[in-house]
Amino acid sequence: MALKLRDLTLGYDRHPAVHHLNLDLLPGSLTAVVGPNGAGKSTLLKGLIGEIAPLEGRIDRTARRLAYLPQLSEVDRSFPVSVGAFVAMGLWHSAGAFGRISGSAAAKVADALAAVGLTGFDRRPIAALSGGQMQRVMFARLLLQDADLILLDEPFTALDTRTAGELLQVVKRWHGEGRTVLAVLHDLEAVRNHFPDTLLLAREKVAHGPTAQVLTAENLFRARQNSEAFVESAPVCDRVELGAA
Ligand SMILES: Nc1ncnc2c1ncn2[C@@H]1O[C@H](COP(=O)(O)OP(=O)(O)OP(=O)(O)O)[C@@H](O)[C@H]1O
Repeated sequence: MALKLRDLTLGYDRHPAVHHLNLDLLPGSLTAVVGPNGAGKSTLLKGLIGEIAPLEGRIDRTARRLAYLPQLSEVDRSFPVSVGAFVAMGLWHSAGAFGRISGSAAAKVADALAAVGLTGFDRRPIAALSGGQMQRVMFARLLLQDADLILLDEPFTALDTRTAGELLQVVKRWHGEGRTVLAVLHDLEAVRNHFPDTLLLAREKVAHGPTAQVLTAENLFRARQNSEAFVESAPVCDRVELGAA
């Protein structure tokens, strides 16, 4: 397994947002994470990268290297850094935090920018980019991270059709290279068309498996019901059972 979650509970200030999650992700799988607003999707990714510690349970991963794309709205674009320097941060695993950007690194940055359609943007400050251009830059940095487990939080939200389509091709390329990808998405049609597996989350796992078997009307109804039944102030072990509402 690339990733094994056992009885994982994640939350904030002891209030759980994701309850008792068991999940096995096969190496090389391409999985969408879907669910209503507040279902715990972003929380799950934050738990997987270690930004928040589990309240209960375990995360086991065999992946050597992890890469994470936060929601675009969470990225601070006021920081005075050029596109080239920002993308080069993806090479820290090989250069070290204070390593200089060598000639070969500069070539890798140029290749990554070309792969996302931003050739010639390397000297621009990131503050001078549109939202869609910034998302392309974030993908260029991910390309250089060379990760075997890639976590994406709403990678195509607020992008025009062309940008979303081109970045989807990058995701498919990672899948073709055997990397494990887990992406939070809201567009169920895109999920049905492009993601072989889906995790439907509504504070708990509603279903996980082949997308067509997960995204049934019944499962989507259960997800909505479970999400509405959730009590925001519930203590850690006061579990809201699926179907109990
Ligand atoms: N930093 C935080 N502090 C306290 N509670 C939080 C924090 N971040 C999220 N939450 C709460 O945790 C729950 C799950 O939020 P999360 O952002 O993981 O949901 P989501 O499924 O990603 O939602 P959306 O689709 O709206 O992005 C929500 O009730 C939210 O209010």
